[in-house]
Amino acid sequence: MTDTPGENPMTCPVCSAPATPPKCGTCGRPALAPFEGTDLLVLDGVRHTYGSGPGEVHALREVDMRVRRGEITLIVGPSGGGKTTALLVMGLLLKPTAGQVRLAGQSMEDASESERTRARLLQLGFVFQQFNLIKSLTARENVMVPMRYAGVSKKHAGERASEVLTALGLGHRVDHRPADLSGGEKQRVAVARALALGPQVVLADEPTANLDSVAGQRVVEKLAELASANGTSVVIVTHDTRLAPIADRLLRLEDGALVEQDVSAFAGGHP
Ligand SMILES: Nc1ncnc2c1ncn2[C@@H]1O[C@H](COP(=O)(O)OP(=O)(O)OP(=O)(O)O)[C@@H](O)[C@H]1O
Repeated sequence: MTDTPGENPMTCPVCSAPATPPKCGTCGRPALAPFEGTDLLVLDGVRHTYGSGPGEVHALREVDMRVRRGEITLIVGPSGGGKTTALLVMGLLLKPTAGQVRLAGQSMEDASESERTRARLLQLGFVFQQFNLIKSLTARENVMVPMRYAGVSKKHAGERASEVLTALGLGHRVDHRPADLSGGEKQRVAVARALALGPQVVLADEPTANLDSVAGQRVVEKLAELASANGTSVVIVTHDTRLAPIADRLLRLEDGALVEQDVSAFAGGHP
């Protein structure tokens, strides 16, 4: 995988300045060549098998999937159906046994580990069930971590963190540490961290599992709202079919096979 320098400057997702690869001259965020296509993340014929011989498990069987720009996709299905495995493959955390993964038009097949790490940092955002915040850091500092890691200046990272936290309704909590935040607030900090660098796709693994239904609904609605305002796609793995009304697409993974379902059939929240 290589970044071909684009001729046209893109708008920096962190500080909104015009940015030309290799990086934004204003805040320091690495700038990627613009991708004009619709299918931000593509899985083609993806299979994944754990183990071998009599103990082998076919977690994904010939999965084809397209994550389109700005869409919210929900992946549901029974326990053991392959949802986490699919999310790990989409997040470039697991190389599938067979098949292709393409992120913003780039095949990941021959990408080196450092190219995958860079793509994860700049092009993908992650939200986990357990929030995964650093306890000793404030909300703002937590959101700044990936930006600082990517090379964004401290000043711009701080400003951007405050901006995203405020957009998520946490403007009055930026200096609080995780221990002083509610579960829903912690998850909104995690959402802010996932969105701060302007990823193309956010991958969320059971983001409402540790929240009550009202807090969970609010977090996911906010995530969907901010993501679609920026053309960011969101993929949510969940058991919580009450989230179906915010989704553009509902996919069901059962025994490693993916089937598209009608979102409206779940509008009432029944599995
Ligand atoms: N590291 C592993 N080694 C061996 N088998 C695994 C491993 N991880 C998952 N599996 C198996 O792969 C299949 C798919 O698991 P996966 O965790 O992707 O399902 P899931 O739909 O996310 O389940 P859940 O809803 O319970 O989290 C299951 O049969 C599981 O036991």
